[in-house]
Parts: sequence; structure tokens; C-alpha cells
Amino acid sequence: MIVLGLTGSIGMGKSTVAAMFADEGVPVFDADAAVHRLQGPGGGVVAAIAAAFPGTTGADGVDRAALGQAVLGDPAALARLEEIVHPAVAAERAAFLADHATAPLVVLDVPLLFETGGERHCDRVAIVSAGEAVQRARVLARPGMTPARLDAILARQLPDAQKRARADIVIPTDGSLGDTRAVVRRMIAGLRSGALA
Ligand SMILES: CC(C)(COP(=O)(O)OP(=O)(O)OC[C@H]1O[C@@H](n2cnc3c(N)ncnc32)[C@H](O)[C@@H]1O)[C@@H](O)C(=O)NCCC(=O)NCCS
Ligand SMILES: Nc1ncnc2c1ncn2[C@@H]1O[C@H](COP(=O)(O)OP(=O)(O)OP(=O)(O)O)[C@@H](O)[C@H]1O
Repeated sequence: MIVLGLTGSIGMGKSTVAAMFADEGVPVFDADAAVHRLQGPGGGVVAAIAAAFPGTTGADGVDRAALGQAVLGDPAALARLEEIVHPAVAAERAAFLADHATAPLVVLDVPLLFETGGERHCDRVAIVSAGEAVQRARVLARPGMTPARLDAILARQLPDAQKRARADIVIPTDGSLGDTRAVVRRMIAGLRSGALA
């Protein structure tokens, strides 16, 4: 089995490209969705987060806005949160890999793959990337997004150029969805045949 990590900065098209892999029959593990499930109502990390960060949880699970206030900008607090969340995500990832043990190729969709050391679980890493102007236009078109908010998020993510340098494969998303889908199909064929492995 080849484990392909898929990552990219905000608005680069990672979710869209992950869906393209799924459309082609490749099993996709969505790390962000796993974190949301674990932090949601009855989720596996809610009690530990309630104990470590009092006042950030309630009947609906974790209040991510409150938790973000408590940890973003405080590296020691973020490290404590990661000590709670990452082992739980690792268990979900292991279950996903066991469920798909016979698949020739699986994708781990992880927004902060490089930032959280997730590359060590991957045989290959692909990054989605577009020019900065395209990225900004996409993100600023989202409801509630402002240039200041976008800049604050970008400041906490590894810059796109560094992600590209560390990835094995770059999936450009400046062009049409059809162009990107064609790249994804070629990549899957290459990985499955061993040409890119
Ligand atoms: C801190 C939390 C509650 C903030 O949630 P919220 O929905 O408000 O914002 P979001 O998740 O979009 O994060 C906002 C920005 O914070 C930065 N950030 C979040 N978690 C991390 C992290 N572990 N390391 C570095 N930066 C981070 C990112 O740049 C992100 O773009 C949430 O991100 C969280 O629970 N993070 C810890 C779990 C984790 O490591 N997740 C990511 C990989 S599995
Ligand atoms: N060639 C392309 N490839 C991918 N996305 C494209 C392309 N052309 C246009 N788009 C659009 O760009 C947007 C990218 O959003 P998407 O949610 O996939 O990004 P993301 O990187 O997952 O973002 P975030 O990190 O904020 O969740 C979508 O609206 C998508 O339709």
C-alpha cells in the first residue's frame, strides 16, 4: 500500500482535490473531520480538554472559538492541546489504514501535515498549490473572511514555497477543475503502476 499525504495552505484547493481522489475510488482519511468528531458532542477528547482548558467545553463538545482563544498564540498551551488531540487522531488513522489494508493507494488529507510532523506516516507527500493572487481571491470570497483574518491564518501556516520544497509532488490548482482532475488521474495511475512510487 502507498500512503499519500495531501496538504496545502488555506484556499489552495485541498478539499476539492481530496474529493477528486475519492471520486477515483481512493480511500481518503480526513484528519480535520476526525478532529471535529473527536471534539464534538460525546467525542473522545472532550473530557480531557475540559480538564486541561476549563470553560472551553459544554453540551455540544468543544467550543473551538474559546479553545482557539486559549491556545493560539501560546505555544505551551497549544503543545498541551496537541498532546491530547494527536494520539486520538493517530488511533483513528490507524483504524482507517487497517480498514483499507488491501487498497493499493490511500490518501491522508491533513491540513497541517508538515506543521504537525505528519509526513512520517506517509510514503509520498503531495501539496496543492496556486499563485498567491488566486489563493487570496478564493479565500476572500468566503463569507466573513477579511484580509486581516486571512493574514493572521497565513502567519500560522508554513509558507507555500516551503511546503512545495518539502513535498514530493506539487498539484497545481491555478487552472480549471478539469485540468486538476487530469493531474490527479495521472498521479493515481503513476503511483499505482510504481512509476511515481
Ligand atoms: C485550536 C483550535 C481549537 C482552533 O480551532 P478553529 O476552528 O478556531 O480554527 P482552525 O482549526 O481553522 O485553526 C486556525 C489556524 O490555527 C492554526 N493551528 C491550529 N492548530 C494548530 C497546530 N496544532 N499547530 C499549528 N497551528 C495550528 C492553523 O494555522 C489554522 O489555520 C483547533 O485548531 C485545534 O483543536 N487544534 C489542535 C488540533 C490540531 O493539531 N489540529 C490540526 C492537525 S490534526
Ligand atoms: N483547479 C482547481 N483545483 C481546486 N480547486 C479549484 C480549482 N479551480 C477553482 N477551484 C475552487 O477553489 C476553491 C478551493 O477550496 P477548497 O475548500 O478545496 O480549498 P482548501 O485548500 O481545502 O481550503 P481550506 O484549507 O481553507 O479548507 C473551491 O471553491 C474550488 O472550486
